[in-house]
Amino acid sequence: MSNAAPPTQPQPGKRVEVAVGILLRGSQFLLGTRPAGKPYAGYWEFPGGKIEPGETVAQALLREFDEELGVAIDPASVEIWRTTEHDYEHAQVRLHWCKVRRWQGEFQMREGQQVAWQRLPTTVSPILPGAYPVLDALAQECLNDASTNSRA
Ligand SMILES: Nc1nc2c([nH]c(=O)n2[C@@H]2O[C@H](COP(=O)(O)OP(=O)(O)OP(=O)(O)O)[C@@H](O)[C@H]2O)c(=O)[nH]1
Repeated sequence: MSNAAPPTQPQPGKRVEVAVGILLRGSQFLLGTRPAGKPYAGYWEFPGGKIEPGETVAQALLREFDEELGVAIDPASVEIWRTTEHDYEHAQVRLHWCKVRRWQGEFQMREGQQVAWQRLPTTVSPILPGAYPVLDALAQECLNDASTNSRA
């Protein structure tokens, strides 16, 4: 048995898998602040968290939304949308972004976080660096929708 302490620095090449939910209400999406005690505490992020061993992305998302916000996501409404990667000083993460359109329950900020419904451009800051590519992708999607509608 090894007495080695767990690594405090990210191991090169080892990515942490994360499930992230883009909760959609019309053209709005929900952001929340990172709780005290975590890296980047106070930064705004999409709700979600690390995928535990043996979990699927959707299972992790359901668990995280229950733990953080006390709401029950309808699994049939989870659309696994895209994957991005980001390298932080504390971790190298692979983010599995899911659109979520249906859930049940009232929001309870179980980790003392703030939440805000946002539309583009966002009005909260600072936002977690790893979330920017997806904000850009959402903006691109809005532009595409607008141009399709204007041609209809
Ligand atoms: N939830 C969430 N995490 C994100 C986003 N963007 C992004 O880079 N991340 C990164 O993904 C990782 C998520 O891990 P976490 O620490 O929040 O996960 P967790 O809730 O399972 O934490 P725990 O280890 O305290 O149980 C962090 O490194 C965080 O910086 C985002 O928009 N939402």
